[in-house]
Amino acid sequence: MLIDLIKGHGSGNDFLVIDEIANAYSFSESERAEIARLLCNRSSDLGADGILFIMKSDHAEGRMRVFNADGSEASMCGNGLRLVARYVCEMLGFQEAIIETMKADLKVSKQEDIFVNVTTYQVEISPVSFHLADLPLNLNEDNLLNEKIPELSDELTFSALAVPNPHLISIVETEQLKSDIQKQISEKVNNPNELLPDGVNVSFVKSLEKGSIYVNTFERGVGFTNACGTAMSASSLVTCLQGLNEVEEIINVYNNGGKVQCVVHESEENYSIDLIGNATYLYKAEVDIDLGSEKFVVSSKEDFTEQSTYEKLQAEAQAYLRGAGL
Ligand SMILES: N[C@H](CCC[C@H](N)C(=O)O)C(=O)O
Repeated sequence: MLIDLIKGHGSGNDFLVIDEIANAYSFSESERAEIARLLCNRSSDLGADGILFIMKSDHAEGRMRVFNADGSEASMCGNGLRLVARYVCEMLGFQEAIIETMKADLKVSKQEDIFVNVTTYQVEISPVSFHLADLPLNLNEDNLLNEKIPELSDELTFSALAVPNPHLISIVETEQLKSDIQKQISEKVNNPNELLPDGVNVSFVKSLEKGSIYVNTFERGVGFTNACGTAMSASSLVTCLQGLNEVEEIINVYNNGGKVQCVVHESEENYSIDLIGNATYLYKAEVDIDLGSEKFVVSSKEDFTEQSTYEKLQAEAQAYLRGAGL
């Protein structure tokens, strides 16, 4: 089957974007997972953290379905939603839109460049739940905020929330970031286990200064990525709950792929987060896939010219992190 796609990234978290609105593709559920596993494979001619299927919605400007590199479908993807927002807004000539996702219809909008000539979008991260059943995380508690999970660590404390995909977040110090404790915990809870039977995205967060954090995430269904949008948003919220940052204020969130900004909103104990950051295109390609043989050929490929500008943002973010000892 011939598929046209765009490869892009949000803060270095890279995706293959497939437009099912303009193209008459009709993928079965199993084909969506197989396509994700095949095209996201980093040893192939493509490689990515996941696939974003852009589909018609019967009530919004577009619909996003996100599949991790292992073929598992997630309910939400913050960095990916910025790419979908850009694609749909540019297709319609709109500055803002509503995108249907698995659990919610989310507001997206074009924003002023977060860095010179870096195309920037804002996406709504919502709904937010602290109920452990919504991850699910099997503990005899209704929620977990800055508490220990002895089964995972005798030193770290964790917060658990669904935005709505599941996140386990620990605010740590530099030495814990540089150890392999995050890898050990992440692999434990993303292999068959009773604590988190559906797996979870695991983030280590370091508070750098007021309004500035660093987030490193091991993503469910992928592994360590340059950045995870929902994780950075959830982490920003946790730092507000722990008094390190303020709601309604911009939080600069640094990561291995660059930097985004988050603004946490609270109304009557309900939270949502605005995630603002780049939506950068790398190339467009046509691929000829034979799912039967699990093979594909890239029949054409054409680069965009945006990445060199994005790399200036990334260099500035990395200089800041070096100054912070990371
Ligand atoms: N791995 C995530 C989905 C992708 C989320 C991430 N790429 C983002 O930007 O939010 C999960 O299984 O919940």
